[in-house]
Amino acid sequence: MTTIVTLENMSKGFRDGESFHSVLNNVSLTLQQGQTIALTGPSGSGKSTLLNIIGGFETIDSGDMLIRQTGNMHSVTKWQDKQWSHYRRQSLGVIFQQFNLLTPLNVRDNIQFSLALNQLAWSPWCDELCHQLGLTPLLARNVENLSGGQQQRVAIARALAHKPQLILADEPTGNLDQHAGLQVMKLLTELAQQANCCILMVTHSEQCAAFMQHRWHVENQQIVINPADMTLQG
Ligand SMILES: Nc1ncnc2c1ncn2[C@@H]1O[C@H](COP(=O)(O)OP(=O)(O)OP(=O)(O)O)[C@@H](O)[C@H]1O
Repeated sequence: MTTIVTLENMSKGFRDGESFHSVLNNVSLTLQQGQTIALTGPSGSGKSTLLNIIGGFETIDSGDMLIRQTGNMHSVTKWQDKQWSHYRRQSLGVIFQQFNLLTPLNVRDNIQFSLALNQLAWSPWCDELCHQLGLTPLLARNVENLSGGQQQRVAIARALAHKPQLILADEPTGNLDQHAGLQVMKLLTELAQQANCCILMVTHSEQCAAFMQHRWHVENQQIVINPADMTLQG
């Protein structure tokens, strides 16, 4: 298996006025190509923080993070904005709670925009994505007029359109009904198999977690990998 991200003795906390609040302490882990992982843990334990770190949206306090780019692992410690945006554009698909859709644009243009950043054209995979996500009849609609669930599905299509090597998803089915949620989980798993991409997904749902091969649990500032008989908690 090919390693795409490594965290080595990574710690992260936040300043709160005079005090310092440690969130993740001395965490080491690897993400492998094609691996799908459900990330669980109590509220406030650091799940989104971990996703933000791996996506380069938060810096780490100590330790190191290495990311595979052009065939080699690179420490991100000296990365400038240029390297981060290249990594995010080319290798990363992000499905976060804030959809960050381009609001003056319609559904098709939102998806097209993410393809254009990688000089990619609309492909049969995009048609399949839109079909499976129920977006085909909505392609010409302005995204700001869509419901929360519809916007979430557009965000998912946009994140998957360029078949990224790593998908970071934070409760990707949070705004969807059960049918649409299962459809999204099937799509994510299909993509992981087809394109050998890795998925790290925060979820509180046992049903969604069951689609992933592995379970990681955040507790006491540590990541417990594949905990036996783990009970999902909110
Ligand atoms: N930018 C920030 N500034 C200060 N504190 C932060 C920041 N981001 C996160 N935190 C704190 O870090 C801790 C972990 O937050 P995080 O959002 O990662 O938890 P979570 O496990 O994703 O929680 P939830 O399941 O409720 O979404 C919380 O105590 C939170 O208040």
